[in-house]
Amino acid sequence: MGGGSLEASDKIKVIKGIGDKTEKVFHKLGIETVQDLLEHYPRGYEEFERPVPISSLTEGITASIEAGIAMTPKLKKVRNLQIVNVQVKDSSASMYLTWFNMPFLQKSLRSGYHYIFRGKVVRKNGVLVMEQPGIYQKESYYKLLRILQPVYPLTEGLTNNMVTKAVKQILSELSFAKDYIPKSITREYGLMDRTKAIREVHFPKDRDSMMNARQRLVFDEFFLYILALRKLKEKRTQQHSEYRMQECEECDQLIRQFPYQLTNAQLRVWQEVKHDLQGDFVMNRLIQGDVGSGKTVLAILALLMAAKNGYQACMMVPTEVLAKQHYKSLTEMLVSFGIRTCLLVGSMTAKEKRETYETIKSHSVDLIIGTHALIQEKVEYDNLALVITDEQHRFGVKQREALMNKGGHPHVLVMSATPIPRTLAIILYGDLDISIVDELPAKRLPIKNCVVDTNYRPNAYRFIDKQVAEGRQAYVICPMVEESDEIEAENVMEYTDRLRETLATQVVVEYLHGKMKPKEKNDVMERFANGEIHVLVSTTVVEVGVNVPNATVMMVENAERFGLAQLHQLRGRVGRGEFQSYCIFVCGSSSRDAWERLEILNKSNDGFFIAGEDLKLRGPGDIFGIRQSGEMEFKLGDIFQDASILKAAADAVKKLSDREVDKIFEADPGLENKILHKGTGTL
Ligand SMILES: Nc1ncnc2c1ncn2[C@@H]1O[C@H](COP(=O)(O)OP(=O)(O)OP(=O)(O)O)[C@@H](O)[C@H]1O
Repeated sequence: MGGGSLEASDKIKVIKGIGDKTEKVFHKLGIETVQDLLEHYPRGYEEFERPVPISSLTEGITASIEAGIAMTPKLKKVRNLQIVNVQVKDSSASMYLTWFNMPFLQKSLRSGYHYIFRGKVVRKNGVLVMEQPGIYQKESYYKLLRILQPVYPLTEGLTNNMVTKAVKQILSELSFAKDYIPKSITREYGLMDRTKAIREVHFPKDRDSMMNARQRLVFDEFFLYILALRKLKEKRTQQHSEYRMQECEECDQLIRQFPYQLTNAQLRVWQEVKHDLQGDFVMNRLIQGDVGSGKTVLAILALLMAAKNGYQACMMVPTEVLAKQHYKSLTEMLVSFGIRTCLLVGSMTAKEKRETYETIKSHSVDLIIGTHALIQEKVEYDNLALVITDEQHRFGVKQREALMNKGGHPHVLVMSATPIPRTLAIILYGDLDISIVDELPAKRLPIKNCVVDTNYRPNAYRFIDKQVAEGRQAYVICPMVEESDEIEAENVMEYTDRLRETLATQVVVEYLHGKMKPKEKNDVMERFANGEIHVLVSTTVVEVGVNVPNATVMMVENAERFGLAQLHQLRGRVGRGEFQSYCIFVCGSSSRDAWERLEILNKSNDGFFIAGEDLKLRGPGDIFGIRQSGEMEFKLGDIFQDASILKAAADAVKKLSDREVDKIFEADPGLENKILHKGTGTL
């Protein structure tokens, strides 16, 4: 590729400008080697525009200004945050610029000097400021005009410039890039050369070239994934079941005891699961169903059946909050059947864990609910017959495999709320049988939605007050902040303070964010579930699976920054009980596209419909639209938008002979492990 002094497997420390400290920051993003950095693809591109007068700036836009520093910058500390503020001026007006956690700027930005600043214009305390702008010398900025600039995913302590520089060096000095795909396939599918594609995706010549490069790399990603899936499938073709179960009277009893009638879809899927558990072969089944369609009930029935047959069974969920929630409801529901349950999560003390391991090993419990703590080496199960993974996308394939290996060949049930069309699901889930819960409980009132601008906030708050007075509860979701968890946490806390001042005095408002300790999170969530907290201000940590049927309002700030699938998941947190529920999407942007996108949610509560419409709206040109969060995270590929590439890759894999597949893995012995370990998909 270039001079050849770098190897793909080199640690990133060999790159100029990356010392111990920066290396650690890269590690936070999972980047350890030159190869990892090369695969740290831009999340989008920016085209720099000519600077505009400060007086022409409006809220929400990203723009550049050419301005002089009007005073010595000020540095202040707010909680954990170091904030640099400076006033700048051009001939039209003056404004403030703000940087977070870059204290050194206080010294380097000297009064009287001129720069070009480029960043997002936001409104803070009623005035327009630019947050976290890039700083450029005039000459170098003008050189960048109209060239597509990569925008990389970042983390605290890492700037776009640092990543850009490092990637540039790699591209000029790396000796080779591996091409896993046989020539016959690249030719047949018209794929760009891989080395060129990597170069172009980072620093594209133009838009067309970037699109072709991206297409090639997405193809690779899907291709390798499906290939690894094929290998895995070979390893566990139709296993004979070691855990054939008997009919279970208690399951019918439980169904009769539910305070509601199961829907026909639930009954049908339960029959399918039951049939598997009683059959000759090991179950490998995916249950797919929209948010709130009642999948958990099916999991509970399967767990009960396993326990009543004398086996152990476990359920692994992505967060401790969720584990606690399931543990509590399962215990309540099943105790009268003599079922013993226990919880196993990372935040338990060493002593508690030891005791729990002992109870599991001695089969003093039947059902174990937990997070990835369930697959720690020290856990020994006794006759583990069933493994349920809920919202499985947060786990890598490797972790799930580890859990399966703890029983002989336990039955596996995977739960998913992502509305993937059947044709794609068959490709992506490889050898899983698929059951679909395609019906919502009958008595549910459809959620009432509205998309509003920020001026609507006072009305929304009054509405929340009213709902709380009627005994209901509400969620308010603050926008995500990609660059820093700290700023995100800060936003949540600030918002909470404001709400406490605005809402009626008796309304209890609490917050939840990713930086809190698991115990604190659990505590807040428990108090919310018990109704002690009325309004929960949160980041998207509540997105997955949380079930508080008394909550009837979901208000999402800066809804335009989320993917539609994610908004649909968030909305799924309300409308889970008998009460009329409401979703308020607050759009902080005046762009027509943003409103149109949110209108889709306004129109429909159906996950499949939303995924389809979102796709139509984004269109093929919009290659780095807001990523669908959640299931099936690939580095570049988006299973919805790149569905045709996915199908092509599946088609290509099908054409390979076993020998050809083996050859690809033999050429790079770590490859299979790497694909599975990264867990970019699921099995
Ligand atoms: N047939 C039914 N009729 C009425 N309510 C039901 C029915 N099945 C489940 N529920 C209730 O609906 C709510 C949502 O069910 P559940 O938690 O099983 O959904 P889910 O499909 O797992 O949702 P998510 O994907 O959002 O986690 C729960 O409060 C549950 O008790």
